[in-house]
Amino acid sequence: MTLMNDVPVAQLMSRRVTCVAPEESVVVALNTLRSHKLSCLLVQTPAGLEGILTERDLVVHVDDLVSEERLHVNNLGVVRQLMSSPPITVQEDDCLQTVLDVSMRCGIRHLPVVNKLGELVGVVTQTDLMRAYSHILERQLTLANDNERLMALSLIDPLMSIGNRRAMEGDLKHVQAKAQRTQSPYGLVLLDVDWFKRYNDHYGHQLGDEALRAVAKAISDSLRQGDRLYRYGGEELILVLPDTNQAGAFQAAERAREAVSQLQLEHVDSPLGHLTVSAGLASGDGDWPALVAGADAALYAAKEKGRNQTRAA
Ligand SMILES: Nc1nc2c(ncn2[C@@H]2O[C@H](COP(=O)(O)OP(=O)(O)OP(=O)(O)O)[C@@H](O)[C@H]2O)c(=O)[nH]1
Repeated sequence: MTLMNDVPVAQLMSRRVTCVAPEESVVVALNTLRSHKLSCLLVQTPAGLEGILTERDLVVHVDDLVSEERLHVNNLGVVRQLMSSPPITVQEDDCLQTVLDVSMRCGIRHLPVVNKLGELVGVVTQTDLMRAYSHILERQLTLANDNERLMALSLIDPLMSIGNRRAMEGDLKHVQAKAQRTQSPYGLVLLDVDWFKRYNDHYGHQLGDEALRAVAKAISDSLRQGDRLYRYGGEELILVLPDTNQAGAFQAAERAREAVSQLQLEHVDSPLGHLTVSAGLASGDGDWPALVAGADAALYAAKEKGRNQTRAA
């Protein structure tokens, strides 16, 4: 990521500098500024950089003349009388941050840039600096947004478009911590598609994927607000139910099981004739791996007892 300290001013400055002699007349300087569409002139002598003449210097000068009632082209004087001197310069390898600080602190809009030998190599304006600054900010914002999007994507299961196991683990840490703090139980429900190997074998893997998507959607749609569904692995899903006791978890599990059953997705190799899920649940305020183990044992019992049913640990 580009930072303000990484950008040397040499990359931002204009190398097109126009110089005048200090003894040059202000009228000539004005004409030079106008014809070259410049906002400043560097004042140089054979001995080196002596000053800078900006639009602002001219405005102040003309204003002085007007108030003294001696505004006439012949009275505009010479550049030396108007220029800011000595000029505040920056080094060509100074970074954007440093140069912006100088410009802001001193209220200077034009900064001559010199090399290590003190020779004039360019001029940088506050506009150049602000443009570079906003460009960096924009890039940093885009990168931050991209990172956030990638982070969110890394937590989503691409097939079912629900949270994956990693997301579940992150979420469960918070749910468990809250349950232990408030001493109120939370519920976990493991749901497993019945006879799914047979489904894949009969209808093919692609239709198997479509069925899994439909199952995930039906269960998601059956959820109460605040409850969350994750893909636990393979054709197994898990419901995380904050602030839920065993009776509440049983209701949620049954709603989910019913929702899948009501899809009436044909499954000719299932004794039930359509796609179903079995559910095992556990609730409490203990550590989540223990609750998952309890729900898993209950799921096993539901399978043993004939599938398409809910059992509690
Ligand atoms: N199409 C598809 N199949 C999957 C996916 N993940 C897991 N499976 C399949 O799901 C099947 C699960 O089979 P088993 O664990 O034997 O369970 P089952 O056939 O559903 O039987 P019971 O759970 O005992 O009712 C396996 O054939 C896996 O290949 C997936 O993302 N897409």
